[in-house]
Amino acid sequence: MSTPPQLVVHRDKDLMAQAAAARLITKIVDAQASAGSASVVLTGGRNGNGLLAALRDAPARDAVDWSRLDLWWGDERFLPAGDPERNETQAREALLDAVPLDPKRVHAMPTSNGPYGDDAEAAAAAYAAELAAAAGPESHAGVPAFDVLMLGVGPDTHVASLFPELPAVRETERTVVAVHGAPKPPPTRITLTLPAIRAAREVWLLAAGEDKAEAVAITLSGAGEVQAPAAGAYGRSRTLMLLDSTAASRLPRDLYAPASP
Ligand SMILES: O=C(O)[C@H](O)[C@@H](O)[C@H](O)[C@H](O)COP(=O)(O)O
Repeated sequence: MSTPPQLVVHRDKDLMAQAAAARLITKIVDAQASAGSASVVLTGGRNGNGLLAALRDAPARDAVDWSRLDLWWGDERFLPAGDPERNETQAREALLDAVPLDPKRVHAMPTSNGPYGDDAEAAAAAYAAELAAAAGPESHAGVPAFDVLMLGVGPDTHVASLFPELPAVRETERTVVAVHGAPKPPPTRITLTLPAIRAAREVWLLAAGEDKAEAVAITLSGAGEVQAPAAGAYGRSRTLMLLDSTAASRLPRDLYAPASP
């Protein structure tokens, strides 16, 4: 059974992104100090990319040893390499191209014009195999023991490309699946499943903006994971909801103490 998420509410989306970036720097530095490397799962979308851009501009950015960081993705829009709508493209623009990562440790999800062509199922299976090959003794569910897995929360409570009531959110065995007919364009995607997400040590849910207030309230209301996938996204040791005040505006005020006035 999951422990309830810890809520951290910041004044606005920019401060939330900056505070989350500082939190991520500390998390990575601590993991590298204790285990020699760190493993982080990125998310797409405005909040996910906003955090990466804040990390790029953070004064403490280079406290991270970028050469000892493994980056994975929680989901990807199944598009050709370099397509501006790919989460990978946007992450490279926001941060990745500005820091000295080891290219072998940047694990992008397959493109729709790569080795698997337009076969999203084959591409998903290949990413699952890559995750399994990287899993170690502390792993669960056939994926690496991610230190932090980040997820933007959609206005319909989707996370990654797990949309309410669609088949992918019901997956209990596979770690990566293809998604067709996604309500958020583009329709074809590749996504980690809830078993893979829940193998992470920490899951950080990111939500900022008025358009997320209802989704945040539903997620914390006890809704089921098929109806509200964000409710099924929790970490093995910690789950954080990193919000701005507008995204928290539908929550009872006694549920959290604002982190920044
Ligand atoms: O491929 C994607 O679109 C993202 O991975 C998706 O899960 C995103 O994180 C949410 O839709 C929130 O997006 P915003 O932060 O832009 O609202």
